[in-house]
Amino acid sequence: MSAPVTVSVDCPAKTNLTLEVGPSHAEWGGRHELDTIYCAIGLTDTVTATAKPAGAGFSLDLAGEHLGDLASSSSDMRRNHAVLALFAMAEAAGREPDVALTIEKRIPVGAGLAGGSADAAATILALNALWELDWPLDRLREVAATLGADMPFCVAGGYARGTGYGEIIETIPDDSDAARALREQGYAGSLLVGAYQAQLSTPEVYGEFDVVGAGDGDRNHLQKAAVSLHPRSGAAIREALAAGASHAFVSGSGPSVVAFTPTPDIRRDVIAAWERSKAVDRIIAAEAPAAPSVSVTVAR
Ligand SMILES: C[C@@](CO)(OP(=O)(O)O)[C@H](O)COP(=O)(O)OP(=O)(O)OC[C@H]1O[C@@H](n2ccc(N)nc2=O)[C@H](O)[C@@H]1O
Ligand SMILES: Nc1ncnc2c1ncn2[C@@H]1O[C@H](COP(=O)(O)OP(=O)(O)O)[C@@H](O)[C@H]1O
Repeated sequence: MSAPVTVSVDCPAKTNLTLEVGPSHAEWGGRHELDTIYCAIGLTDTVTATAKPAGAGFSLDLAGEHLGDLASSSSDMRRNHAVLALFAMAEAAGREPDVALTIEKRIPVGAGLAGGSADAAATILALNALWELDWPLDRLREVAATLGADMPFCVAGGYARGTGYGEIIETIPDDSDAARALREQGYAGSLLVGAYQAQLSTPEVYGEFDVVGAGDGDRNHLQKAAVSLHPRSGAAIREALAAGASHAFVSGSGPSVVAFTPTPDIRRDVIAAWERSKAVDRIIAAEAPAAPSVSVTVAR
């Protein structure tokens, strides 16, 4: 088969169905100990990697209507998480990063949905195909873990347990008792994401957690901190639960809110409640769980 010249990857956003936060560790760069259930949701970014002539270097093009702070001219493309993943893969594979990357962004930026990590994971998966490395998942996760806490999860999606600082991943197979239990608890199927123009800085939310701690009964220990920094997220949770959502919570470090809507009537009622209360800026429908998908275009 002739070599691939373009590989596109649709990579889902991530939420946390539980997020227990423990003490921070200096040897982890100040990151906190976590025990979390990750869940990939069917709200995706698309990363395309195209081979460039030897020595041509890399390029990055961004598209999308909601680019957050990526849109500003000061956003340094060499710090984009997809570009960091390109350089990490090039070093690991002993290759030159002569690749054109395009990112079609749909995942809100700085939202607690791991949009940057999804783009990095998509780049790793794309290069694994473009460069015909054919590395196994564990090898790809090793590269991802050098870039960020929730990147290893994003490489495969689905449901998974994360420990360490979030980088140690124990997949929860779809046919396992644990996955069945999550589905029975209502953590599957139709959901709504309440998104905001505003972003929250992940380090700032963890810092606020060190001050305020976790809220009583909150499955996401960062929720109280995120709501204290962005109160509208708290209003969105209350409105969604009152409208019948089976679960509504801040996604990771926030500010976005995820609401599971088990019936079309409840989905309609949550949308109406969020629109009436103006508790969110934008509403995105998705399904859970989800997984990345890779498509390869070869030379004609
Ligand atoms: C909070 C979570 C929950 O899944 O995701 P988001 O909601 O941001 O998507 C993750 O822990 C975010 O992971 P990620 O965004 O990759 O964090 P990193 O880049 O590794 O670290 C950014 C900063 O967040 C803080 N951090 C991150 C992870 C962790 N376990 N403890 C921390 O205290 C640290 O201040 C760290 O310097
Ligand atoms: N490809 C990318 N997509 C989104 N954010 C990115 C990307 N590359 C770098 N970033 C930066 O990472 C920060 C966190 O983005 P994101 O991963 O979307 O949020 P979160 O960590 O809350 O899930 C933002 O400030 C953004 O500027």
